[in-house]
Amino acid sequence: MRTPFIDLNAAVTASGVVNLPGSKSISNRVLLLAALAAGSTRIEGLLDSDDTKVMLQALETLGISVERHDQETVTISGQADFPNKEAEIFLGNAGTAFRPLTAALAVLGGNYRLSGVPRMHERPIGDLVDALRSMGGRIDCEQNEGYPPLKIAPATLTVNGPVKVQGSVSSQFLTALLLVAPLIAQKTAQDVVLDVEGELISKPYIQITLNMMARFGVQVQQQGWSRFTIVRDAVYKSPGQVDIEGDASSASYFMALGLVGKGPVRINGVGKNSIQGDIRFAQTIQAMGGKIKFGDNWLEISGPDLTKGEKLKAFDEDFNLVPDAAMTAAVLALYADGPCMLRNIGSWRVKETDRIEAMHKELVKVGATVTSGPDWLRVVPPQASDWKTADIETYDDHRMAMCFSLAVFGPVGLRILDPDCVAKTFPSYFDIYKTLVR
Ligand SMILES: O=C(O)C1=C[C@@H](OP(=O)(O)O)[C@@H](O)[C@H](O)C1
Ligand SMILES: C=C(OP(=O)(O)O)C(=O)O
Repeated sequence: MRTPFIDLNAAVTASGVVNLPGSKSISNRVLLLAALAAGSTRIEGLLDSDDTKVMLQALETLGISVERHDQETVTISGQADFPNKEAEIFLGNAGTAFRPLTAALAVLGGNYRLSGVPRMHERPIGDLVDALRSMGGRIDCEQNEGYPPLKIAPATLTVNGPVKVQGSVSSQFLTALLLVAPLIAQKTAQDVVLDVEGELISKPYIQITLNMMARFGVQVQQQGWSRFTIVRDAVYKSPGQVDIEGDASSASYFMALGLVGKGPVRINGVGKNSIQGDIRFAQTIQAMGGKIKFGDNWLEISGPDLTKGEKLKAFDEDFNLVPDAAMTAAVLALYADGPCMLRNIGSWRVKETDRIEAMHKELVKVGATVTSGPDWLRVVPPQASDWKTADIETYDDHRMAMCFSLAVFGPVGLRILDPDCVAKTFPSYFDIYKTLVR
């Protein structure tokens, strides 16, 4: 049974220490790479959440042996192929599982059906399906063209020149093709060239993909953000052990707490050496008035004293490089000294929910004046007397629940509906939150 709601009291301070769970983006890439690499890989610091559970279950269904040592430690015995050639696979709402597995199964061949929760069936995958079909991949969209559920059939792939992939809807399509490019190269005995069409969004996630491929022995030749080449003798080899760093998107909520709750909040698990793009969110926190100490693998944030009438500095920012952490900025705008503008966030519309619409509606409920467009959101913070308590809808979007837990540093508390939706990436979020906020 899911908890129907959680009541959060108005708060004045936040301080303490947080040990972050593992990065979702790194966890799901490493799980797939470990399954595809020669040799066994011990993975430490794995995220234990809905998104990684569906990936692990899928790999087991496909015949990969997974030894679970504890919740954050597994050993995967890699194979160059998936032993099970027929399977029905459910992937919830995990983009980082659905997109890469679609590519892997279309390339390795077999009879598969991939489905997810109803919202996953509204999230586009057509650009990836088109790219795979252009090489001979056999993929059918069962209900609506361009959307899951998908049926995959065995196929013989051929590569005639560069494979084109659209980059403007989700970077996960390019990530999926990059991850399977060494398999395509082996099957076709050809170099694989991926050409990005349109403006590539969410670029730092491609950097994570390239970084993880390199950990598994494959160097990708990169020409800017428009061409990626994987040579024909590229082959994945297990590095033996991979330690996964903490999740930088999850860190954004605690950076925000240190900022609005005066701090200090110490975050262990990501720091200045992080390979995740969302670590850049620290710059937004600083620009809004936060002070940050950076260690190799930790951060410590403190902020102004809002109880003395101080405000955060308003921002006008392009958030294309940090689409997930950007949601945290939208809620921090409630405490700013003027209107705040979030630009270039069009991908919000095709994520766990239409995040522009959801954020717009819920920020209005707490008293902000909000306007929005196809790829932007503008938030005018409430005057002290405009703050309202509200029942916050979360739209089965973990980030809506986590973001709105930050909206209690005004004069009123609020109620967050369906808080268990945080399980997608951060099941223990509210337990940790309660240890920090007073
Ligand atoms: O590749 C990844 O790990 C991700 C890429 C981003 O998606 P888009 O590329 O669709 O923006 C991000 O929002 C998502 O949470 C994780
Ligand atoms: C967009 C997200 O997830 P997904 O990996 O399913 O795209 C997210 O976690 O904010």
